[in-house]
Amino acid sequence: MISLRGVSVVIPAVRRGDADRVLLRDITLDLAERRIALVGANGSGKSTLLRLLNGLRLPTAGTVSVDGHDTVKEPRAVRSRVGFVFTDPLAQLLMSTPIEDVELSLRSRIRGQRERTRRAQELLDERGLGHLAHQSIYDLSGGERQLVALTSVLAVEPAILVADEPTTLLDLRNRRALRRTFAALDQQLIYSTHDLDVAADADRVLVLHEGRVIADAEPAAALAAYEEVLV
Ligand SMILES: Nc1ncnc2c1ncn2[C@@H]1O[C@H](COP(=O)(O)OP(=O)(O)OP(=O)(O)O)[C@@H](O)[C@H]1O
Repeated sequence: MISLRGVSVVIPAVRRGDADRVLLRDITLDLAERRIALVGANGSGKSTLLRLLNGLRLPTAGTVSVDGHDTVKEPRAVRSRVGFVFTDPLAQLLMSTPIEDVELSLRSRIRGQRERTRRAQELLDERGLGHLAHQSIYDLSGGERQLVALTSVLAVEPAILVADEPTTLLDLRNRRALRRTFAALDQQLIYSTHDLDVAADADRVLVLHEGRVIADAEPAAALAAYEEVLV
């Protein structure tokens, strides 16, 4: 389980006389449900909160732990448990083709090159991406890249998947496919979204507003609170 205790993220002022920038304020949460969604206006702190969960960002105050492993003191233990999918897949795809990228993910799990290639192709096939295996990453559509990035992250079977606005680049068909994939995942899933239907798929929805959690409930109640804040 991921636990946050009294977590704040503050960016010190660059110029003398300016105020420090508080991105998250004093957040305490235990994230135990299987599907947890984060919603909130642009700039409310969703990405900042998600990045804390696998140690991509460290808290200025308070602690974040994953199954008891502190993100500051034990970053490797944390990263091996928590996979992260970025909004922009180019931020995370390291190789020039999908098959190479998935193979890279599998490197620590499968030693033989031939077996690794076979498994990478199998994983891409399972997501309907097999025909794109050898195409340049730069010649894929944004949505295809997003799905390749997800395949690479899931290849190592992290216990928890964190996804920052995973449906943003997807068309209707791929969004439906992704929602089905998410529904069938064994992993715990924590994601941010601006799509209220996708948020409603969760067991629990957190509403962020100006760096605070202002509602934390099942989808209907949380989304009603969110609409109130937006109005
Ligand atoms: N390193 C940084 N220095 C200064 N400000 C930052 C830094 N990182 C993020 N911010 C600011 O913190 C606020 C929260 O950013 P964050 O990316 O967490 O928002 P978000 O809720 O994910 O927004 P969106 O829905 O637009 O993706 C924004 O106003 C952003 O400009």
